[in-house]
Amino acid sequence: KNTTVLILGGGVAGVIAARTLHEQGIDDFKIIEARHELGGRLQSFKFGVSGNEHLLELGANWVQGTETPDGPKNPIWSLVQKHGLKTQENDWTGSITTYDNTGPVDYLDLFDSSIDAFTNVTIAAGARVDKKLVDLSTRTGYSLIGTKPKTAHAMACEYYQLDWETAGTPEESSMITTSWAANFTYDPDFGGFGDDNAMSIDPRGFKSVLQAEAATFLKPSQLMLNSTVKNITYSASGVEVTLKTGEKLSADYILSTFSLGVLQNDDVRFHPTLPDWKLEAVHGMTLETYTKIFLQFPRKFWFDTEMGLYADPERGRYPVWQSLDHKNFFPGSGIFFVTVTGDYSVRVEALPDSQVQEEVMGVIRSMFPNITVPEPVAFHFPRWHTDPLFRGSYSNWPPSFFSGHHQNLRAPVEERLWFAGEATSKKYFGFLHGAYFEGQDVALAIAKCIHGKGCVRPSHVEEVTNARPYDI
Ligand SMILES: Cc1cc2nc3c(=O)[nH]c(=O)nc-3n(C[C@H](O)[C@H](O)[C@H](O)COP(=O)(O)OP(=O)(O)OC[C@H]3O[C@@H](n4cnc5c(N)ncnc54)[C@H](O)[C@@H]3O)c2cc1C
Repeated sequence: KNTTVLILGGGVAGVIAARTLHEQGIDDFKIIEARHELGGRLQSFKFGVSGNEHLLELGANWVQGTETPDGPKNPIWSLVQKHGLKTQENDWTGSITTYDNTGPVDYLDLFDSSIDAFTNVTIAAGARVDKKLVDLSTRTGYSLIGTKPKTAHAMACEYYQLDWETAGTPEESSMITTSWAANFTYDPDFGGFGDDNAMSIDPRGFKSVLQAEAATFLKPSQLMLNSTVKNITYSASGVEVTLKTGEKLSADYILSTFSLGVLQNDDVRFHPTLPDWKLEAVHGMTLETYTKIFLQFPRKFWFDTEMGLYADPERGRYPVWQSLDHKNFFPGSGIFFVTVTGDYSVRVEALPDSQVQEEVMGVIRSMFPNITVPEPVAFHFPRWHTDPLFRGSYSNWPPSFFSGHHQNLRAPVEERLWFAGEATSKKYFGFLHGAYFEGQDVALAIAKCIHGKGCVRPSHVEEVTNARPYDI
């Protein structure tokens, strides 16, 4: 065997799993990562014209929920503090200007109502959990509490509360788990960390916290960068990985931290094919896409608030704007960006940059009808959905995904092939801290196996069945 554990993927889950094995006295592992650096969906890039360049985040940007006195601390926030990352609190709800396709229009009353509506959905979801009622879509949840947005303004406000966070529509998102993901992250009354969103503005990039943490324990011989996995062979007696180069590596255990999208799209092949219970779980969860579209202008001409909300007649069309040319972020940068999600992200990824830029400029000109808007000097957006190393941005729990499915997403196969990542986190799917906790948890379970104390991660459910079967 080349090593005892092969950790596939060097994002948050992979690095924290490696650190946990090291803490458990196991140093016989290797991280295999396709990219040239550690970080995964923490990716920074230099943006802007020469002389006015800034390191921006293509992927995760915020520590969502930091800490409250005497409460639990977001473990990513602990890393940020340990490694001295520069962050800035980002005010999502108290510093926003609203627009539609006629220009600036004040619909902040609707915005405030949409915050209350989301809170009421979470309360209704909690009541369903207490009564052991089935899950519903968040759309059904909204309708049951009497919130039925009909105008472009109301839909934009709803989008900001829901889609901008889950990257999926209310129809696609589970009412119960969307609610608990928000509560367990943001609400100290439910064990959450607090309602701050600390945004990385560090010139080393957000990824630097993970790389600095890795530098505290990882030896060069434990890391293979620029190494893409193509095939995974597993059996009860061991595992083998084949890289794109043809090189083979064998081990006792594999920990796959690949994104759900990589598993769904057969970018890596398993031999034998994964069992049906695992495939149903992998394909039952959704990997959504969240796309930030960056523009730099010769000068700032837009709002002085941190955020802007644009209501287009088409829901989800270039809705959420954020100013980086703001005293709190990158003053003088001339940069602001717009975010699109879900199907709209998939759509823009299929278009040439020039067409997306033209559409975005059309929206900007309708938001600022009295200003002569100059052409941007720089324009960029990432294509997460089509990137074979990710195939999307983060997971969203659909209403058709049951707790048995989630148990199966986490469960190992043959006690040799283990899985962890943001998507396997029941409480914090989608978030950096979800990936952190899952990396830690699964590495503790693998360490117990290695130390001969039993492989204790919950086993899978062979078939996820209805409590009351359909009577047809
Ligand atoms: C645009 C965007 C915005 C986000 N915003 C936030 C935010 O503000 N706050 C927050 O908490 N979370 C945010 N997230 C989510 C967060 O980034 C993820 O939850 C987290 O980074 C996932 O970590 P992971 O270790 O599970 O997976 P990954 O980071 O995907 O790690 C898996 C690794 O596997 C590697 N890999 C894939 N295929 C192969 C292969 N065949 N061979 C070898 N290596 C391979 C990948 O390169 C990657 O490094 C955002 C994500 C995106 C994309």
